[in-house]
Amino acid sequence: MLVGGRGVPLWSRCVRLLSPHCAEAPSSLRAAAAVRCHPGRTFNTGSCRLLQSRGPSGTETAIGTAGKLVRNGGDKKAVICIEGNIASGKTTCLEYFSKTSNIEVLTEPVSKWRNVRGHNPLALMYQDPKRWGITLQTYVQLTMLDRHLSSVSAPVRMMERSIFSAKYIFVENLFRSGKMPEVDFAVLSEWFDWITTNISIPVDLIVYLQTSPQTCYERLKQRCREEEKVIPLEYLESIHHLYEDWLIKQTSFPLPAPVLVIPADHDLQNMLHQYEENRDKILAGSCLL
Ligand SMILES: Nc1ncnc2c1ncn2[C@@H]1O[C@H](COP(=O)(O)OP(=O)(O)O)[C@@H](O)[C@H]1O
Ligand SMILES: Cc1cn([C@H]2C[C@H](O)[C@@H](COP(=O)(O)O)O2)c(=O)[nH]c1=O
Repeated sequence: MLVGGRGVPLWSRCVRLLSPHCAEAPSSLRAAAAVRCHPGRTFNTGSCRLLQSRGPSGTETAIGTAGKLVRNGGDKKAVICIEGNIASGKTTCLEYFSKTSNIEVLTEPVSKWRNVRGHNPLALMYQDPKRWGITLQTYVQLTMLDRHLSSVSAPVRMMERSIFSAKYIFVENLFRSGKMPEVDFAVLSEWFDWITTNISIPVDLIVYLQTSPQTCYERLKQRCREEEKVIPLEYLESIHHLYEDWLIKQTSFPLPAPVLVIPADHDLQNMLHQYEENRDKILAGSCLL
């Protein structure tokens, strides 16, 4: 199916690009400005460095003109987030692109979510989401923020998911399904709002690996991650609908970047072929609009 956003070229039979509903597309490569979908959050990152510091994971930050914390040098790099349901093939896609020079690949910090100082918040969340959902999601939010702010070593960064999908998909799913108390949701939302208001998190392109929940269910079982053995098909269906509302229908939450949709139900060989066919479009992410 070919669907294009406003004035957006349609490139191929199987891939489509959707524009975010906000008027301006962020492009940390094209200009030294990080423009956000949220009203009143536009600022220039290129003109002023008032304060600099180095944090964990080699994070180098500065305060921009609008008083927002920005990653140093981040305005010159392209950031592409690979989004999709659990076991949709994101890691496999990133592995493929990791063989390309000039691309830095950041996979999700799942190993941290499975082991923080000897504890496994991912397993705890699946065992008892009402009790441990906030624990996992607080840690996911922190580790995702750390990923976004870490120093970029190549002109293009490809990363698995984002702080946005952690909130708009997973926190939202826990809350809507009645598995997260309202107070936990409120606290997480306050944290998320504070972070996105005060810290620049530029994303230039979202690549959405669009799968059916059934495909993910089969791949999930094949992958056989211990913590995920309890996941029913219905859970993947809920995640799928949240992704579709956010990235396809664009009716739920703001988009931080344009969306390139790649149908991803195909076998591995076919998917690798699609990635190769669309390599230039993906890597030209920030120059597309
Ligand atoms: N196109 C595909 N066809 C069949 N199996 C796949 C395909 N892509 C990935 N897989 C397998 O499905 C499982 C989940 O893939 P993975 O890349 O880890 O997904 P994600 O990172 O989105 O959770 C893995 O076992 C992987 O080898
Ligand atoms: C971002 C995020 C992830 N999770 C869970 C969902 C899965 O069990 C793993 C991630 O695995 P995937 O193969 O990369 O999809 O973590 C979560 O519970 N909450 C989150 O915010």
